[in-house]
Amino acid sequence: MINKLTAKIQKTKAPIVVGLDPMLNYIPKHIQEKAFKEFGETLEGAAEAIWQFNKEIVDKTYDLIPAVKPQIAMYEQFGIPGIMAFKKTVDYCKSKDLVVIGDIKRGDIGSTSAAYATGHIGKVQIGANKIAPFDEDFVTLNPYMGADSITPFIDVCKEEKKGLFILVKTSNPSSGDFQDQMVGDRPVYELVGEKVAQWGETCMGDDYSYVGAVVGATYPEMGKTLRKIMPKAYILVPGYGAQGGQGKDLVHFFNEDGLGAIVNSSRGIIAAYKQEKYAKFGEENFADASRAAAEDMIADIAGALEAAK
Ligand SMILES: O=C(O)c1cc(=O)[nH]c(=O)n1[C@@H]1O[C@H](COP(=O)(O)O)[C@@H](O)[C@H]1O
Repeated sequence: MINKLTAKIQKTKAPIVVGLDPMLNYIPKHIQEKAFKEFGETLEGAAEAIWQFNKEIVDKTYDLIPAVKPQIAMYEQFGIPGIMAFKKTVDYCKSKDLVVIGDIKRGDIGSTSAAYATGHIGKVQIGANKIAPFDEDFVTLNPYMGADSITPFIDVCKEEKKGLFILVKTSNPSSGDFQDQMVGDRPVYELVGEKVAQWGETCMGDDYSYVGAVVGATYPEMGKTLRKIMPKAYILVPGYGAQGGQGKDLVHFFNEDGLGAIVNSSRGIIAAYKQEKYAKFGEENFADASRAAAEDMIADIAGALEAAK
């Protein structure tokens, strides 16, 4: 999968991920009304609305982008129908040949992590059948329970050629509470970055590892250090747009080959029609606004990389 991700980034010249993180208040009225008319103001109605919303955004952007990242919490908030909308979204994006990063941020004791890995990137044996339950291409993991919470996922990655993005330095304001604590003369996030690099060596694609990292766009200096610590890890960089990250902050997340980082924007793209800059599209044409926002993001990052040469 890492080879597919790299190839798609090279083909689209767009190192970006569209975060499919639907909240009801982003969904245009006409979509909500139609879904509620059919299914009522119920979990089913909300799930139908988020599915229709996602589908239109994917239809209007899939040719521009290599990957999407549905965040599972946004679906879980609508219970079982929400989870079904998550799976429908994963399958639809894969049918459009997009790489799907399931943002699930899991990690638990070994036996439980093994079950999470089976469910999300592996196959479960049921009698004579082997079935891939969610079948995302990559998942995000929280490594702060230690190595035995991660290795079951690595085992499944090796078997299935799927990939991981492991939280190293997160984009949120409180990420320093624990991640920046010093152990001797090193911050914890650097130690986690070293571990990601080691895990990655056991699981290499052509140029990059199946084991990637998450480092927030909001911490560019730390991104620069971590880039050097994990030269073969793809870095998923959230925090662009709604959290304040800009193209110029991202330059050092990339390697000299122009690869190695993929930048996520969720609200900045899916709810673009609500921004003044894209208001001209109107609520009805929300997905055209998303396409314009994706194009602008691609140009912003390309411009920053060019200026840094
Ligand atoms: O793993 C992530 O994707 C993630 C890590 C991190 O450090 N910060 C972060 O914002 N994210 C996710 O990235 C997305 C950011 O959304 P926007 O701020 O709307 O672009 C959300 O799905 C977050 O859960």
